Amino acid sequence: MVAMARNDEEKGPADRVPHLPWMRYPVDIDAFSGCPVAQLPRLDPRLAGALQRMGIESFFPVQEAAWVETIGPGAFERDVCINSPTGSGKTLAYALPIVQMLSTRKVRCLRALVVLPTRDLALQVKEVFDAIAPVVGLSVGSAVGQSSLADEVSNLVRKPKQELYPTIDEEYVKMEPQTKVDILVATPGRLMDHINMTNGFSLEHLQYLVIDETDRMLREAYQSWLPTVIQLTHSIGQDHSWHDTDGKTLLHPLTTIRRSGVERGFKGKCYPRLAKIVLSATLTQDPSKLSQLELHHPLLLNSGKKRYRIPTKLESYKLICTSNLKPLSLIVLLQELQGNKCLVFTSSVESSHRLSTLLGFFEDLPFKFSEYSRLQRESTRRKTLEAFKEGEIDVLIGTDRMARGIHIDGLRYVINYDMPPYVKTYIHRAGRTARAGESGSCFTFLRKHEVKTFDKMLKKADNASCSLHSLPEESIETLRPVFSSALKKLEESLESEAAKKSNSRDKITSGSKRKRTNQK
Ligand SMILES: Nc1ncnc2c1ncn2[C@@H]1O[C@H](COP(=O)(O)OP(=O)(O)OP(=O)(O)O)[C@@H](O)[C@H]1O
Repeated sequence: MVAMARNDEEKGPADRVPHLPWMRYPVDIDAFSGCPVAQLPRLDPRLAGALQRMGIESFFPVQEAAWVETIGPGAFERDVCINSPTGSGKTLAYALPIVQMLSTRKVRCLRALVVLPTRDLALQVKEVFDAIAPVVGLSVGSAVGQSSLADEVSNLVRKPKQELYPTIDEEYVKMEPQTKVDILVATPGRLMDHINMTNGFSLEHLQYLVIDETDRMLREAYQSWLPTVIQLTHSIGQDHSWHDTDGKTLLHPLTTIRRSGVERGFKGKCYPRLAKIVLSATLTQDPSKLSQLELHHPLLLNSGKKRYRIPTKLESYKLICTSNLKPLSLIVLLQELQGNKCLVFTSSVESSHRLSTLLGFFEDLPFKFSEYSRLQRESTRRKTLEAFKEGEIDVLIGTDRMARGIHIDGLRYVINYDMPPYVKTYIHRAGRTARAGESGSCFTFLRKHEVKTFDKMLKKADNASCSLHSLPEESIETLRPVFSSALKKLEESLESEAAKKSNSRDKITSGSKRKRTNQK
């Protein structure tokens, strides 16, 4: 009895029983061991071929679990929530069932929408769909703001037939699906642009809505994208077939042979209903947040006993040092990592800029580094990321913008230059390494007074062991003389940047004043 009470007391928020009953009885992803591609039941052979060409021989547990729960008679009756660690293969876990389900569709129209928080992430996910969807005749598009809105529009929707054949009845044209893609990968901003402005862009035939990085997406209120999408996909009372003006059915292009089961809770409502798949490595358990998703009989697929899970092959290390020696300790640590790919996370864009400017004043560093932040132009950022992927840059210095979902082959090291504020942040940052069963290490710099908080935070996750890593003091000492002159140069450089900025602001203000005076 006493032991039990102590046990309960020891439980932190990460161990608490979820409020929502459906979250208490998840499907255990760890009960699946993953299976060879050739042994996955009902997998379309064309998709098996595509997977083999991608170099995939066996499925990861989350992919097998998601397949079992979504494919087959009566499948997709429930919305699916997936909580599985970073790098465990969640993208393919939803892409494969959706592509297989849509492979029997008869007419092209937008049937699957995948929404992600950033462009880089959306393009990465599109690559996965691009590798499997075309083999079954499906077309994939993106709405991420990579190209101009006009270019995106021409890739997404056809010109209405009426422009080509003016004799066609207007009503018929209204009903005809005009979307050129079956699957769309989008960021919320561009999605809303198309919803609001693109003629012929419609979500009325949508069958699958995927929200990846769900916890982050629920914080992304951009123009109320989520309620808008949900409202536009409510299909109650709608008839999806095409009729002529006398009401005679012309075609039933939107029917699929995907399901033979009976829809629970959907008597008298339009079929097929919209199925939702939501995913994260740190899925929220907050009922008020989850209620925004309007989930239908949700089924949770969960990995691990603790709420937060760190990849099994990730090793965590902490380094204790004072603030003033942090830059030198970082240099010594990066020297130790011998030019292997590494991401360095700071707490703000200013801090990233400061750090990378400072490192620039050390000559002959044995690694190539670059800043990666929203202070830079999109094109610069894209080039930097490409160079990092190609191995032309060894170290990227940035903020949590780099922490979500991004996959970089061969990335073995992550460094938290500034301590992550939450365990979720730690998981997403560290999760850029130790992906897809590979090993990796995450180092966190801490000041003495931060150690206790950090250890407590890490205990919320399952793989909480974190050894102390110390750096050779003499290596730090040898950098000291350069450090003081580098710090001086840093201050000068930041001052001149600030002066340039204020000059150009003044020019813009006086320019617009002059314009206003001329207009008068
Ligand atoms: N069955 C598989 N066999 C081998 N590699 C795979 C398999 N499935 C996925 N991968 C690879 O594993 C890596 C991680 O996959 P993915 O990006 O889908 O992970 P994730 O769970 O979405 O991670 P995050 O939560 O960080 O977004 C990718 O490079 C992907 O190509």
